[in-house]
Amino acid sequence: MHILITGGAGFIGSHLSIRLLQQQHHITIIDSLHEYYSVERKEKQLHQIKKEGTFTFYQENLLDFDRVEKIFKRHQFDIVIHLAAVPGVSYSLKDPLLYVDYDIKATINVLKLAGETNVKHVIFASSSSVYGNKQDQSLSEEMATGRVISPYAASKFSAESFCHVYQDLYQFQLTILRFFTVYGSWGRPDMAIPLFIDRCLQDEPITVYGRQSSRDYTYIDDIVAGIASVLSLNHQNETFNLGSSQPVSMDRLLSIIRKHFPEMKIIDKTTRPGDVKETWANVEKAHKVFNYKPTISIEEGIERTIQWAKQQL
Ligand SMILES: Nc1nc2c(ncn2[C@@H]2O[C@H](COP(=O)(O)OP(=O)(O)O[C@H]3O[C@H](CO)[C@@H](O)[C@H](O)[C@@H]3O)[C@@H](O)[C@H]2O)c(=O)[nH]1
Repeated sequence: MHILITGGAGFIGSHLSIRLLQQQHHITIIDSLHEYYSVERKEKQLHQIKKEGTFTFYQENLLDFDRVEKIFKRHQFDIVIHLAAVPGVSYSLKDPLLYVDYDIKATINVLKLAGETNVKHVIFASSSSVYGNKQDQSLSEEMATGRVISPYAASKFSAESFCHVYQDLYQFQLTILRFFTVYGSWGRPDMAIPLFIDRCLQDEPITVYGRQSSRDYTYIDDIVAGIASVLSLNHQNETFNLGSSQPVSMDRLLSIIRKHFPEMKIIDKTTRPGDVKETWANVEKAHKVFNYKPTISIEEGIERTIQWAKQQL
């Protein structure tokens, strides 16, 4: 079984690639090494993957249909895990068209090529942001309506719709996974947890945009376990939340980090446009269908992430 991972040099992609190589899977990675965040970081991640085994790597932009088509035709992948995207919520308000390109158009190219080359199973990485601004309730899969509040979320919701279009056209198996604020070692440097830890290690104050937010922070190992589980599923078209189902308020997150950095200084700012107030994953469906069970508490996950960050200094 040959698996293509798009965005394999990114945060989730590199962890997933390592896990799949450890499980003796045959993988190919396509990643443009986009400069949304440090290219050097992505090269380091590729280096980590190389330590686990052999794989083929293409530095290609998924928007370049002709070049990517050659790769699909050369390899005849069985499964495509499409993780590649421009990911930041807040930045999407500054440059929405970037997200139309990298999160919608690039996805259409992948779906079309998957269909044309008889890929059996497409797994698409979506986001909890597709639920928009909903409060005081756990979010189950059927609750996404398209009423979202950032161009990033609109792009992910639209990309999900294109997944359904191409699933219907080509009848490949489709799994849509909605990730909830993933963190851990090699975490994306624009996200809150890695940013806060990095600032604390540099002895600098952290800037907090909005104290009222709450997130279903999910440790990377739980997400990777969830993705690995869906490889062997046998349905036609399903969507699953992958989260921890344990929402954590910003104040609680800060107090957990403060235990490790008692000197932490905070600069409070107002909430940024585009950021939803809260996320809370209902993971019953994933639990029922593939026994998904998140195992890492926020305290444990933060501890591990800080250990990793210290080793990088
Ligand atoms: N990034 C960031 N977030 C901050 C900051 N201060 C406060 N926050 C708050 O910290 C929380 C977590 O922010 P992020 O780590 O950026 O994650 P996110 O907004 O939940 O978005 C991430 O998760 C989505 C899936 O649920 C992903 O789809 C998306 O790509 C993104 O990585 C949010 O409530 C955000 O408003 C800051 O300085 N930087």
